[in-house]
Amino acid sequence: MAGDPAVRIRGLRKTYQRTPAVQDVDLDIEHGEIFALLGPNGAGKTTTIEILEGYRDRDGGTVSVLGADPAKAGLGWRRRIGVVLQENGDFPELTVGEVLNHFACYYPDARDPDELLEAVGLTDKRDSRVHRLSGGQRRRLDVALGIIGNPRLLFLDEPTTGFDPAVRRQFWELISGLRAADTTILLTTHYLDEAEFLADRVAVIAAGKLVDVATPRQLGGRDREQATVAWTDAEGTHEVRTGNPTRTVGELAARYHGDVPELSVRRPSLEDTYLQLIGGAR
Ligand SMILES: Nc1ncnc2c1ncn2[C@@H]1O[C@H](COP(=O)(O)OP(=O)(O)OP(=O)(O)O)[C@@H](O)[C@H]1O
Repeated sequence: MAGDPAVRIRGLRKTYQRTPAVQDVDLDIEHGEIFALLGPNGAGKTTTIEILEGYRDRDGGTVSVLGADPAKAGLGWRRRIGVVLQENGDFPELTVGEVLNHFACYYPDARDPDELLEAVGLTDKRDSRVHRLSGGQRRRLDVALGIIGNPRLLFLDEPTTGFDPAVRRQFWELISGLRAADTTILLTTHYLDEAEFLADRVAVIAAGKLVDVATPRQLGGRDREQATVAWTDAEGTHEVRTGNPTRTVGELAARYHGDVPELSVRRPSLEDTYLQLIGGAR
């Protein structure tokens, strides 16, 4: 429905045998947003995502994804969704080009396989068999398959695990490009720098419960935390906690007549805040 968010979750619950994996989660994800789900191993991220993808049943609550209940939605809905799972199917004997051409046939509005190869940096691997790809190259093929149908909503479950730093950067650029095309993206990641670079908003989930939802800058009240100004002189290292680091640095510059020795200004990183949030939840 017009005006509805891309994803609406209310009171979501899932229990495996006796293990409560997701407990009363409420969440909205807006159209065109890149949203990161963060949480420790076993927090319930994959369970939540698989329920949204229609691959897993829920025990309670309501879920709407692109206006439909994933438990009942049909093929037309599935064609508007792109999925990159933690582990994907195997096609060892096919070449990269063959796999992409094959999957392109499933979608009415598929992306051009050659352009897609270029976008994920696999053009020179078009004729390589899939089982000859490195781990990072295989992951890029997974991402290419996730976006080949021009999805309105893309799920990425730990997309850059095993990527080297340069390939991770390339991948981030690729995902940022999808944002420009107005694709809604829900990703899980254990890399806080990835969430900070990509996500408009992040949610922290721990032991199946939502702990906080905010922009990366505002998570856990991080933007209101005091800064620590530190410097080192002949007497040793000094630290001052302050709400106005600019003024403190100005005062120090006057005191030292210019250069403040080994000056640093630090605010809590996203990782500091995240660890605090999940520590509290435990
Ligand atoms: N098929 C299953 N049967 C029984 N328990 C399961 C099943 N799948 C997940 N669980 C349990 O549910 C909880 C949540 O698991 P889930 O895979 O959703 O976590 P996650 O946040 O995605 O973890 P990770 O970061 O390690 O991928 C865990 O305690 C896990 O052991």
